[in-house]
Amino acid sequence: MAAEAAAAPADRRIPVTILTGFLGAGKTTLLNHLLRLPEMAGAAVLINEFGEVAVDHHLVNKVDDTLVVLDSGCICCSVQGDLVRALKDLFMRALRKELPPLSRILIETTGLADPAPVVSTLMEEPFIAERYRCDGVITAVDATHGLGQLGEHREAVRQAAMADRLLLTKCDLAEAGALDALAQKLGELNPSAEQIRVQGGEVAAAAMFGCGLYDVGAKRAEVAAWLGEEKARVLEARAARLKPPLSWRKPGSAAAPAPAVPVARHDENVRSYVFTFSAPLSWFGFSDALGLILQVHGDRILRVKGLMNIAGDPLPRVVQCVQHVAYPPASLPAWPDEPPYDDRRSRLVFIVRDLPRSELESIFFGIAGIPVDPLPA
Ligand SMILES: Nc1nc2c(ncn2[C@@H]2O[C@H](COP(=O)(O)OP(=O)(O)OP(=O)(O)O)[C@@H](O)[C@H]2O)c(=O)[nH]1
Repeated sequence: MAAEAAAAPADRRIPVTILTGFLGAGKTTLLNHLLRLPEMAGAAVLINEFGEVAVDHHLVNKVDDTLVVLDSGCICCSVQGDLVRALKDLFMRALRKELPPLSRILIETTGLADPAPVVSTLMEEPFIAERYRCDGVITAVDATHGLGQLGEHREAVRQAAMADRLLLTKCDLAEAGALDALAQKLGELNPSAEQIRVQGGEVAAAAMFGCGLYDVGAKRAEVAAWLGEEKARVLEARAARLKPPLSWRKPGSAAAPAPAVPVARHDENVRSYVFTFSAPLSWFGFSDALGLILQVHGDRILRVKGLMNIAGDPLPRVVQCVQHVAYPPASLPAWPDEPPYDDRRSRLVFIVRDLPRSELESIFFGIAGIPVDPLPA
């Protein structure tokens, strides 16, 4: 038999890379670097964020129909709706030639996402599994905050344990000892994942792509258990979809199954607040207030990001913080012309744990005298 006839047929399904990692670990920074690489030509990018107002897609250097924002909540909770719909839609649009052929898909999850339902959906949902294949879970771990996050957040542990590759980000900011301690912890959680040290998001395409089919056997036993639970949920959701409505059923036939109980995937003490400011802000007044907030409440702040309208500056200023650290601000080239940002009001998203909104308000307004817009009724 000719060698080519004996070879396994090539897998023509579209590869999907899941880029995950805890809040602020540097996923968008990695994505922006990747978007400059030739290997990303023809790729669609799906972005998902935790918080009521999406910021990330304005920070990504890609503006076309193949950048999709998944905005029905955290991807691991809405996977059966949002993700499945988006992947079907992309496939059908490419088939109708409304989009160029899809070379690959890259999904940036929220920082609180559990990758298990995403992997499981790619492997078990028939329409998706026939057309797409999981080409790897790549987990960004912040070299400066990662060790603490792994100690405190089960989402961070799952993200690390499920990874095919671990990208240790922000290596420019971390001390050698801290990096080694993090590498050791990650080695215990996930001995088979290659660890790659990164700074400024500069990662080679080879580090991101070509992981091959998801290999549960190479991971710790819990990973198989998590995927098993998710598979059961995918099957249950599919059965519920296929079950005829009550009005179609014969009298006396079995009752419809109870609707699936939503899975509590997130720490219920983690909250997201959006602060909106109508008046342009003094940069010094605002950054002093934010600095005080980080100093006083940094241990309960997981992430802050926003686009700010600064008095005298025509461009939106991007503010980014992780726990008590504020990163250097940057500016976008223009205000987005789509809602909600087309009103050019400043919006700042906080993701916090065990921190009431009133504590933040009392610093912005009570101490710094910065008027915060009232919450919509
Ligand atoms: N110095 C330094 N800063 C970095 C590096 N990677 C990311 N940052 C900064 O860290 C902050 C958060 O980075 P993002 O890329 O937005 O993180 P993310 O994981 O996408 O954040 P979420 O989507 O909110 O979870 C930004 O201000 C980045 O500029 C790095 O390697 N070095």
